[in-house]
Order: sequence, then C-alpha cells, then structure tokens
Amino acid sequence: MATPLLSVENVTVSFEGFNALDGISLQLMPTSVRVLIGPNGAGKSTLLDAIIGHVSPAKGRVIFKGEDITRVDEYKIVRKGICRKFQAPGILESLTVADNLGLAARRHRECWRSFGTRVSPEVRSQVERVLGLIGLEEKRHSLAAHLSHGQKQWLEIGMVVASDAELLLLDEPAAGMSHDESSQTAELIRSLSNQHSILVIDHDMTFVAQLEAPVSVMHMGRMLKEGTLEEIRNDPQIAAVYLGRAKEIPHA
Ligand SMILES: Nc1ncnc2c1ncn2[C@@H]1O[C@H](COP(=O)(O)OP(=O)(O)OP(=O)(O)O)[C@@H](O)[C@H]1O
Repeated sequence: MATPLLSVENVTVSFEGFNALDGISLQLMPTSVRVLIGPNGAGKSTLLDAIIGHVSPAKGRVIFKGEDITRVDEYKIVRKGICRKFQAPGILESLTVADNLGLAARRHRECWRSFGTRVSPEVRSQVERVLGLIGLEEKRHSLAAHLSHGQKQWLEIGMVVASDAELLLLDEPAAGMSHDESSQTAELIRSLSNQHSILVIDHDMTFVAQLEAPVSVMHMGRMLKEGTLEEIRNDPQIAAVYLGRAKEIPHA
C-alpha cells in the first residue's frame, strides 16, 4: 500500500484548557485532493495551523514524508514542502505577475545573497510553467494590483506552486469569486493534483462538489466522518451538526 504524504495522528491543540483539536487524525496520499468542511469553530483552521507548525500540539504527531514534523519550526516546514495559502491574497501588488511568481520560485532555489542579481534559467522556466498552469500568460507583465479578484487568487495559488511545495493548504480559495471563476479554480486545483497533494477548506458546497474529491467533516475539534460528498450529504448525523443546512449540499 502507498505511504501517505501526510499523517495527522491523534493531534490535540489546546488554548487555555479548551481543546480546539481533540485527538484528530487525517491522512493524505500523494497527488490527491481532500476537502475539509465543518461548522464555524470546528477547528479546520487550527488543523492547518498544526500541520504547518503555527501552533504546537499538546498531544499527537504530524508526519510529512515519513518525518515527524510536530515540533519543527514553521519556516523549516515550509522548506520541507508544505505551503499555505490564506483566504486574503498575499501577493505583492506593486510587482508584475511574473515577478511575484519569480520571487516565490527564488525563495526556494536561490539563497538570499543572490537576490537582485539575474534570474536563473531554472527560475525563468518555473515561472513560465506556472503562468501556463494558472492561465495568466497574457498577464505576465501586468502589475498584480491590476488583476481581478479571481486572478489574484490564482496568482497566489501559482506562488504556492512555484515554491515547489508538495502539499498545498488552501483556505477558501474561491471565496468572493464569481460562479465562473469558482469553476475555473476547481479545475485548476484538480489539475494541480497531478503533481501535488492539496488540502482545501471550504464552506461553498457547489465549489466542493466541483472539486470531485473525498470530504472530511470536522466538528468540535474531531473528525466526524470522511467519505464522498454524496455519503456526507446523506448522513443524518452530519445533517444534525449543520442543523439542517446539509440539505443544501448539492448532489456530486
Ligand atoms: N489563538 C486562539 N486562542 C484561543 N482560541 C482559539 C484560537 N484559535 C482558535 N481558537 C478557537 O478554536 C476553535 C476552532 O477555531 P478554528 O478557527 O480552527 O475553527 P474553524 O473550523 O476554522 O472555523 P471557521 O469556519 O469559522 O473559520 C474556535 O472555538 C476558536 O474560537
């Protein structure tokens, strides 16, 4: 059987005695997409924080590529190949699209001493590859400030990809997008799963259905259920957790 890229094993995270994560476990295989849903306060963001080393678990382990990273510093975890994209784009608006991607690629390939010198052919080809993936070739010389909201989100996903991360953590990547942009984002994430593993938090069930991926449902810091969107949708326990709102989950 294939080895998981990521294993979260019985992780507990406490804030002043309150368990935001309460012995949660999750596995993610290489080149796969997983969607994380759950009501507000379920612990979804805290789980991403625990994976990336932003909070330190009181109990349990996080294993990435067979290595225990539970208490490794956040910046070292990023270098090991996990990268997180927050809901608000973190791009540099005064730089061009290509320069934003170049920065992300260089962070991992070249030491900071070489910053400001010529861009290496390796970085240049990485920028071209990612521009193609995110569909922004035509915008390569545009300032990031001039992009639409959806394009800014795609640029930031591109920056995560340019950094060579193997595991991408995406927090509501389609938030605030039009229906078309949202569909394109789902398509982009599906295509990225050829080379990456992607853990996506989202509340928008139309978007979740478009990802065509297994869904993990969190509730009160625990994993309530994992399955297809259809299985999740038909589970009465989950309907109760969402106080009836699970009926809004569309058929996959
Ligand atoms: N730094 C913190 N200090 C204290 N409590 C926190 C902290 N971070 C999160 N919590 C609490 O932990 C619980 C889980 O929060 P978390 O943000 O992980 O939930 P979530 O599922 O991401 O919710 P949402 O969908 O609203 O973003 C909440 O009750 C929250 O108030």
